[in-house]
Parts: sequence; C-alpha cells; structure tokens
Amino acid sequence: MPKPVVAIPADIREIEGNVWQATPNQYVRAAVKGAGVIPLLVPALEAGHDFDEILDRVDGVLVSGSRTNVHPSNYGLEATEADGPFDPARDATSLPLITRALERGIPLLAICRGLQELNVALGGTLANEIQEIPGNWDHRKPDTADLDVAYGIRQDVIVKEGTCLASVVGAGTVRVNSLHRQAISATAPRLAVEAVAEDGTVEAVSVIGSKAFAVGVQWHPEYWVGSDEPSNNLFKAFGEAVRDYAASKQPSTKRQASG
Ligand SMILES: N[C@@H](CCC(=O)NCCCC(=O)O)C(=O)O
Repeated sequence: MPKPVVAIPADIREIEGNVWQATPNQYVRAAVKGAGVIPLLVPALEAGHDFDEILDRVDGVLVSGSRTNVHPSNYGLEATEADGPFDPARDATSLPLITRALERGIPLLAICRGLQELNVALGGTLANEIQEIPGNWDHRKPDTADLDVAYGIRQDVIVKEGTCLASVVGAGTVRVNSLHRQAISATAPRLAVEAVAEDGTVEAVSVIGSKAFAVGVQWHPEYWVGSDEPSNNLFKAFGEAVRDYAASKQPSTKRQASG
C-alpha cells in the first residue's frame, strides 16, 4: 500500500515583504517522523477550494496551530481589534475542510488553533485572553526566542478515564506545553471534553460518534515528537488511523493481496 497522505491547511504569512503560504516545520516533521505519513500543505484560500477534490486525494487531516485567531464572525460574534490577528484565508480553508473530513470519516488531528477551529466548525465558541479570567493560568507562549523554551513542557492536564485520548496517552495527569490566549468557551454539541487543565481550561476533545479518529488538543504534541512519550503516542495513533483509512479505500482484491 502506498504511504498515506495527510492534508495540512497552511497559513497566510507576510515574510520579507511578500505573502507566503506557510506552516511551521514542526508539523511537517511530526507528520513524517511521528505518524509516518506524507504531509501535503493545502494553500489557505478565501474562496475557490473544492474540498472533496482535496479530500479525495488524502487519508487524513492535520490542523496546525497558529498565532492568528479564528475570526469571531465564524462563531456569531462581532470582532474587535483585540480579537486579532486574523487569517481569513486560513479560516475559509480550515473550517470547511474539518467539517467535510468529519462527514467523510477521514481521520483528523487538530492542534491548538486546530482544536479551536474544530470547536467552531461544529458550532462552539471561543473565549479570548483567557489569562485575564480570574483563577486562570497564563497559557500564553512564553516570551522568548528560544523555541525549546517557548514549547517547553510546563503544565499538567488531566485526561479523563475511558476517553479516546486516555486510550492513547493514558488517563490522569499528563504534562504538556501551552502557547495560547484563546480557548473553548461553549463546547460544540458533538464534542466530548477529554482533558482539562486544573484551572478548567478545555485541553482536549474528541468528536462524538465520529467514523474515524477525530481528536483535538490545545497543546503542541508535534514539537516534541521523538522525545516525549505522550506526543509520540498521539502521532502514532493518528498515523495508524490514517493507514486504516487508506487501506479501507483500497479495492478489496488489493487489500486481500496486501493482507
Ligand atoms: N491563536 C490561538 C491559537 C494559538 C496557537 O495555535 N498557538 C501556536 C502558535 C504559537 C505562536 O507561534 O505564537 C490562541 O492564541 O489561542
């Protein structure tokens, strides 16, 4: 069976005075090393994508983090400057891609902004500047140029017993990193909360009744793939789900031949 392909929706970034389609290399590296798949960046377009044409060609969707925020108009709120920075092309690509992948039973792993997009795509809402909520921690990216420090593992989350995530990383306390100012406010009806921080922040979800692996995490497992066991286990489980999906698309004769 050919190596499966995973779609990664890109961001619009301005680099050296030009506009780029971009995603941080850590997601590509984790897809290759952690999930054993071929990553395929999907350009962020405000219009023009045929999402079934894209999804016909892939076996999974990996939705990355980004410092930009989902535009509040996607969850019924007016936007203020404080809600930015925005990336409307990413929103217009990622949100429908998530929705259609779930409808088609294509495995999905959503990380940080990706979890927030998963929640919005299924009808949930987001809260902004959550560190300003009394009793909340500061979940924001540490102010440092050293990425190993910025993505340093520094926070406990509690994974609930009997969840999809618990079957992958184990139930109970898991130490993770944290680089976000937003979080789930109203959880979408089709999402099950699978992990929370000790301040109550939703840290992981799964899609209730999904046809395939469909998990979102607020932290960044991609960064420590290769050295952190929960990160490795999460990407390994995603890779296995992607391979199962890819195999299910093979004609039965091919499936029998490959055993
Ligand atoms: N913008 C959202 C999502 C945060 C996120 O995905 N962070 C990863 C990128 C970190 C960075 O490069 O700044 C939020 O803030 O909640």
